[in-house]
Amino acid sequence: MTLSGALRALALTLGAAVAALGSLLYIAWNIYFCDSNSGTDWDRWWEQDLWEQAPPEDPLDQRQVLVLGLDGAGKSSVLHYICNQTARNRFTPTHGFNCAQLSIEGLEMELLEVGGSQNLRAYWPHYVSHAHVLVFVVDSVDRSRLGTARQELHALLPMEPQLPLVVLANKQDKSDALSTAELWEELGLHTLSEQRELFLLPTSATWDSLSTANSILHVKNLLVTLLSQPLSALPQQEGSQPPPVQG
Ligand SMILES: Nc1nc2c(ncn2[C@@H]2O[C@H](COP(=O)(O)OP(=O)(O)OP(=O)(O)O)[C@@H](O)[C@H]2O)c(=O)[nH]1
Ligand SMILES: [Mg+2]
Repeated sequence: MTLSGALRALALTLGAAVAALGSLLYIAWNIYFCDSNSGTDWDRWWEQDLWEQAPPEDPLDQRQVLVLGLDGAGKSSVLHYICNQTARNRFTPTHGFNCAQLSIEGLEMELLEVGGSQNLRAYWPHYVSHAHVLVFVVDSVDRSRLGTARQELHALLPMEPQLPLVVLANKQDKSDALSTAELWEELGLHTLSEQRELFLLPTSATWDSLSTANSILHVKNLLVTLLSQPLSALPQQEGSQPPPVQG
């Protein structure tokens, strides 16, 4: 090999090493900040929250809200609305998870969405045992997949019999949306144990819904009420970390 050939090979190797290191640092940064990997810009308000408040004195005191539901149900939209009090028109599907931190009335709340596409649903059970409240978002218009939503929900619930459940009948702004009474039946919520705190709320993650009965802000208030209970009254959750999600 000539000297120039050797130098070119060395430069290529160095370039590849720098690129690999850059990727590793990016992944580590995302994991450290519990950042969204769906391409949303939530990291901004994550940082805002960090700047605005002192870190929690006891991280174990943090409450986790797990947000699940089939793909397209509106999980990212609902989370965005809860955290920003505004709607956004478009979201790309969540290929892994979205995570947001909120501090309300001294309560440190982590909201975690795990994507709802079929390949990601296998990860859901790993997250249930870490949650203090489960929010299950349903597309009230998607009649053909209500059976699947019901099946997925009922598969999760026996794992945590005490876990409070908040079901969101989302997309109520659409004219052909099923009512909460219809969804109560369709989702088999009447069959659930009375031991569990259970709520079914009509929601719409749209601009126009802010001051209506379907406002996501009712969800936020309910979460604060549920999570304000002392930790001893909430389900005792495991301490170890669930496995990372791969889209
Ligand atoms: N009309 C209407 N559209 C909504 C509502 N909520 C969400 N959408 C739309 O539904 C689509 C899917 O919303 P997402 O929030 O990405 O759904 P998701 O549950 O996070 O989906 P995955 O991340 O793929 O699991 C988007 O185009 C949203 O704009 C709602 O309340 N009303
Ligand atoms: Mg999403």
